[in-house]
Amino acid sequence: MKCVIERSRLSGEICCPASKSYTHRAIFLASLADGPSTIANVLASADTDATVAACRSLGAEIEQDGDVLRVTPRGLRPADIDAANSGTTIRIASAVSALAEGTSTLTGDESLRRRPMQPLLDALGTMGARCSSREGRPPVTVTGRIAGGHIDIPGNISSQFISALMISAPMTRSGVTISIQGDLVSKPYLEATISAMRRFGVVVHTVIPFRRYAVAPQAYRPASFTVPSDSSSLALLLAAAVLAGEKMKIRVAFGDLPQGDESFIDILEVLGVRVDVGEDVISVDAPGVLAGGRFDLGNTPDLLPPLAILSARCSAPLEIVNVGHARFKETDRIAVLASQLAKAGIGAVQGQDSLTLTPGALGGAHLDPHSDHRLFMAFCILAMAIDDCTVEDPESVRISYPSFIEDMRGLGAKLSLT
Ligand SMILES: O=C(O)C1=C[C@@H](OP(=O)(O)O)[C@@H](O)[C@H](O)C1
Ligand SMILES: C=C(OP(=O)(O)O)C(=O)O
Repeated sequence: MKCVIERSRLSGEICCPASKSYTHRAIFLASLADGPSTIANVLASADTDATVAACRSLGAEIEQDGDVLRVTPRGLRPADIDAANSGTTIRIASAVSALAEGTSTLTGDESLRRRPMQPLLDALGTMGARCSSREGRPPVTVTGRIAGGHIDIPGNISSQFISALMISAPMTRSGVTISIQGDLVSKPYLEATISAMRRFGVVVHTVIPFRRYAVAPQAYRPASFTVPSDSSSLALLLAAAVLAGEKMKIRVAFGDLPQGDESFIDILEVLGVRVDVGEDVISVDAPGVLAGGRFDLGNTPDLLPPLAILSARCSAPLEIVNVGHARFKETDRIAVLASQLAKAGIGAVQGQDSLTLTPGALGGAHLDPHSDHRLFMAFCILAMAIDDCTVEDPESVRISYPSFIEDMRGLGAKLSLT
């Protein structure tokens, strides 16, 4: 199936989806607590479904009532887990399964089976687990249980390895100290993990920020947790408002949990967009032509798709740097963006960890996101500003934003599926 998109003007109000990252964290942490927890405003998506299934397999009882989950831990056990397309799920589930006596197997779909796991498995091995993989990638096996101790782990591939180790750390007999080698990518996600752990009663000692942490043995306490809006999905909606919006308002509920992708607002302002941030609603006033510039996405790799498509409206090149870890997502996002945006008339030059986009004569194109949900949504939004485009893989929105197509149509987007 593919999506046919015509030039569109979007107006009206839209509600930003709930955070996928915080939904994952809350379900795993609640599954480790010493009593029942309630999680409200959960994101319902294929990725978060994978986490619910994983935690049920690992021993938690999870009941759903609309967008509220009630999670009751029933004792950790080894499990056979299929994390489908979700990197966050397989990384955190691998570390949690290492807390159980016995062997768990963890796999995923074709995309997930290409994604790196070895640094996490090596760290679990240092703490007493026996792990195996297929050339450092899923399917993996993890035989617990880990006792804790000191681990060294590289920070240049994924912050999810460190988040996973941190989440399992307080449940070990001796606790864990983590030493991160080199510069950590995607730092805000580690802050999200530490904040979520605090909500479930566990304190992480930051020895040196983003370099060294200590987690003493502790018990997770039951919590009543409300998931905030998703700042990565917000970035896509803001890009839509800039490229195709007329009078578009985005309703949000962020609360006080940290999310790095909120920095997309700062990026838009550097590009010349005025962003009005109210208590619970955001709108933009965008000029017809944006400035260009150089943007470091080392902390916020999921901003690559929404930022890249703004190049269509820039008067000067858009240079995106320090984003090599975007090559390890559902797809190699640097390579796919370079090849597909070029079809639409945007000059694209990729470096190992960078992408430079130069606006050109835009034209309709057939765009292939290679089943990457963030790329599909970004290409659809770009297409609303170009006209006469088709985009493959509309079903990929199920991963993080299942109602995306309906929501866009509700704002006036001319999208049809064939
Ligand atoms: O911890 C998380 O929730 C995530 C961390 C990031 O991955 P990396 O840390 O691998 O960059 C991000 O790309 C992903 O969408 C979600
Ligand atoms: C890469 C992403 O998530 P994950 O790593 O959980 O697959 C994403 O949502 O863009």
